[in-house]
Amino acid sequence: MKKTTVDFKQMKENHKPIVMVTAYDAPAASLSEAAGVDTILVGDSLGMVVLGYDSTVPVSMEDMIHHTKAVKRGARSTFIVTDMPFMSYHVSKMDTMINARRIIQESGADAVKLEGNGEVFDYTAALVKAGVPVVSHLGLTPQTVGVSGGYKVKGKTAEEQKQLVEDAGRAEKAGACMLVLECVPEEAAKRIQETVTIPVIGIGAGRFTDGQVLVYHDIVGYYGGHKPKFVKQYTDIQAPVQKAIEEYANEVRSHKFPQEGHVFSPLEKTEGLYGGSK
Ligand SMILES: Nc1nc(=O)c2c([nH]1)NC[C@@H]1CN(c3ccc(C(=O)N[C@@H](CCC(=O)O)C(=O)O)cc3)CN21
Ligand SMILES: CC(C)C(=O)C(=O)O
Ligand SMILES: [Mg+2]
Repeated sequence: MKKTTVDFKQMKENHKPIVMVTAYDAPAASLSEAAGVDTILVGDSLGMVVLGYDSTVPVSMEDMIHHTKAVKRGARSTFIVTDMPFMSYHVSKMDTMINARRIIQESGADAVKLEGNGEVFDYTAALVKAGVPVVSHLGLTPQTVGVSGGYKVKGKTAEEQKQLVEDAGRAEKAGACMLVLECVPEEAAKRIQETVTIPVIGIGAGRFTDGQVLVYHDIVGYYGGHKPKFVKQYTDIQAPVQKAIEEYANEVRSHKFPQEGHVFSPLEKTEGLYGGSK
């Protein structure tokens, strides 16, 4: 059964860790659902991980819709959160509502995730009022890397920590159903986890959050880019995949592939190219 926002809140209350993983396509979604994760995030990290951009900034609404639809087809029974891409929730409240509608109604996501504070909380409140579940994303917010000057840990100073705790409270007050906290010191994450009643999902936020999220390709070792300190890679599929492609290439070049078992028999014996019986 697909979980609901109420289930996630209960998991927090019952101290049951919430497992979130990103997925960008149907097979990754299907494997994640089969593995029994609680929720899937169609993160705008897909821009870096599968589209080859060097940040999440170029990711478009069309990209997020396209990938959300694929994830939905692969995981029909899992709660799907989709990132609203850069500049899709900043221009105006109306623009935000229209873009969220496309992600929820057109693509089939169960919730949208919005990075940042300030006005974003007003838009969050408007979305929630309209019935759209919203996940808030605080701490390191990759979409604003252009103004913050890099992927840095947030909440290292007392002042930054105070701001984070306040913002977490504002996110809750705006009606967010969950909070993703990225790259903050463990003590700050713990304080926030204790302060708000909504589930806090950490990435690089230590051991005391209500759940964890990691990027699918980081878990399985299928991303060649920078590996942040908080990543634990559970397997490495890059090397065996490359080896398989090399073997295939070698076998084509040395006429070892295809062999008899991969070849169709003459047409008169199989009664047509597709083996039909007409
Ligand atoms: N593959 C992948 N995994 C991710 O977790 C991820 C993405 N891509 N793309 C979108 C954002 C960007 N993320 C990042 C990227 C880099 C750092 C990073 O370099 N962090 C430094 C900390 C620097 C400091 O100490 O202030 C690190 O060493 O981990 C962190 C998060 C997390 N997200
Ligand atoms: C890293 C997670 C939280 C995210 O926002 C993404 O994958 O885009
Ligand atoms: Mg994101």
